[in-house]
Parts: sequence; C-alpha cells; structure tokens
Amino acid sequence: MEHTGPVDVIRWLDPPAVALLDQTRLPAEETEITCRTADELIGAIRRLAVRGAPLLGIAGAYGVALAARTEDDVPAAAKRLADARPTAVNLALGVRRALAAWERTGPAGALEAARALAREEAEASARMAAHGLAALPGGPLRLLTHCNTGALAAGGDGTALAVVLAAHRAGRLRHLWIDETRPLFQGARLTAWEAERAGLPYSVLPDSAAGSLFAAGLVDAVLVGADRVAADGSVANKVGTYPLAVLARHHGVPFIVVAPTTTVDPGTPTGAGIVIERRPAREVTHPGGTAVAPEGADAYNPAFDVTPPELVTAFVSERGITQPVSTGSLRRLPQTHHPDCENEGP
Ligand SMILES: CSC[C@H]1O[C@H](OP(=O)(O)O)[C@H](O)[C@@H]1O
Repeated sequence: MEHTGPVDVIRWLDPPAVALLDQTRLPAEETEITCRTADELIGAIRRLAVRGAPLLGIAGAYGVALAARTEDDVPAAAKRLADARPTAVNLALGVRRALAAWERTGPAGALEAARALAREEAEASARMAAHGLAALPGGPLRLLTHCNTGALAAGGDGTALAVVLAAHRAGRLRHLWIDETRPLFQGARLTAWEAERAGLPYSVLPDSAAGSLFAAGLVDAVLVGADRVAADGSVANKVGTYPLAVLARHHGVPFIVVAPTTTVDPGTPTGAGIVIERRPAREVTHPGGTAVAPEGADAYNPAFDVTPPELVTAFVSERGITQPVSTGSLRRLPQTHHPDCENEGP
C-alpha cells in the first residue's frame, strides 16, 4: 500500500528547539524528539537519531540557529556541532553557512540559512532524480542500493533513493534490492520503511548476499549515496559500499553515485585524506542490544569506506552526470536537456 505525505524529518520550533523524527526507533515507532540545546542535538547526531550527509548539513545549520538563541558562545557551540561526526562533509558546511549568517545578521540570519539549505537540498534532490534516470540503463530495472539515501537522509526524496523513486514513477522499477546495511541496519530499517510507504517492489537482503545476486545476473545497476567525495572522485560512503563497487565492476554492472554538490569536498585531494568515523564495538557485538558475540569481544567498526574513482561508472549531482577519467578528475557527460535542470557540471 502506498502512503502519501511528506516525512517530517526535522522541524524548527519556537520557543527555540529542533524537533527530529528519531531514526533509531524506525521502523517500529515514528517518534519525535525535541532538542532544546545544541548539545542535545549533538547527542542526537552522534547516535544517528538524525543522519545522512545532506540532512546532517541541515541539522548542523539548525543547530547553529538554536545555539544563537540559547548559548553565550555561539562559535564554540558551532565547533562542537561541526565535530559531532567527522566523515560527512555536509555537517561542517551547514554549520559554517549558518555561523557566517549569524555573524552577519544574528539569530534570524542563522535560521534563514538553515531554511535556505533545506530548500536547496530539496531542489537538488529533484534535479538528481531527473539526471539519475538518464544515467540508468534502459528497460525495466532491478536496482541495488546500500544504506539509506531517501528523505530520511537528505532533502526532498533524498539522493540515490530519489532516483529509484523516479524510476518507479516512470514505470521502470522492476525490483529494488535493499542491503540491510549492518551494523545499524539503515537499509532494512529505514530504506525498507521508505520503500513500503512508496509502494515499491523490494526485498531486503543480508549484505553478504549481494555477491550472489550479481552472480545470478539479478542486478541491473547499483545506486548509492555519498558522505564525502574527494577532489579526485574518491567516494566515502557507508561501509560495504566499496565491496559493491568491486562486485559491480567484476560483473559489468553500472555503479552510480548520487550526491549533491554539497557533498563534494575540493579541499580533500584524495580518498586517503577522508577521515573515516570509527564507531563503538558494541554496535557490532550487540545489534539492537542483543549480544551476538562474547561479552568484551572487540570489533572493527568503521562507519564508512572509500571507493576509488575508477570503480565509479557515473556521478549524479543536481548539476548533471559526470564520469571519472583516468587522470583522477571528473568529465561531464553530454546530456539531453531536462526541462527542470540546467546542464552544468560540478
Ligand atoms: C544521502 S547521504 C546518506 C549516506 O549517509 C549514510 O551514513 P549514516 O547513516 O552513517 O549517516 C550512508 O553513508 C548513506 O549513503
């Protein structure tokens, strides 16, 4: 059954507060939490109650707007917000934009900067959906996605999932394969929740089963998001993305990264320069709070991995479609004009 209506992922309240749909409670509960201080919002970011690179940028900007109304030292609160999670470049960008606006025009400026970024990301999502359809192979499509890249992670319909939704609306989605995405299960919990609401034909799969899908010829393209794209086109994204890129290359399947230009970081030359967040071992040893390993077991738990540009078939942003070239830069593809998109490259 298709549900309609927007998801209220983040809201500004007055008296000043930031209301969030608590993504750690999905899909069982749709619970809203209210952050009345920057540090309460930082806690929500750190436990992924709010998450996803573009949405983290929006949350960071609202966090500065909140600090501007509740804190004595706004720049210090902004620094704590920007440092809450290290990999998604959007977080620091959103904080920087709102802090600059506060310095110019005070609390009202910071709030307007946050609202403007939310509008920008929603517009970017619609453009990426249009461009992304053009980047996909022809015919009915069996698409594989990893982690969560919908409205719970970005503005509008999201990034990669916005392309999936556009394919569905165009009658071109044969099936959506959803990687469960351990250890926090963003795919099984969040993408499947969004797919259910949108009435998509989907199946959840263990991350470890993706290889057999490729081997059986059941994947026509892979669509993923990004948390940071370095200047050479290296892509930091949820851990488990790099193995999918290798599988896609081995099986001749297009591997498409969908991310707004706010996720591109020209200040980081290569993937080696991207800080990968390390998260607590307990997320691996106690998924959902249930021990699956001996008490005290150590765990290797990087939240992201880095895919080299040569494994990326195409990048889709709100500006268009680009392809990595051997020199480690990006080449814009000639594109048909989309009525709602300018043909500019990043
Ligand atoms: C549209 S960006 C979504 C991006 O963010 C996710 O990470 P997290 O759930 O830890 O915030 C994942 O890397 C997604 O691809």
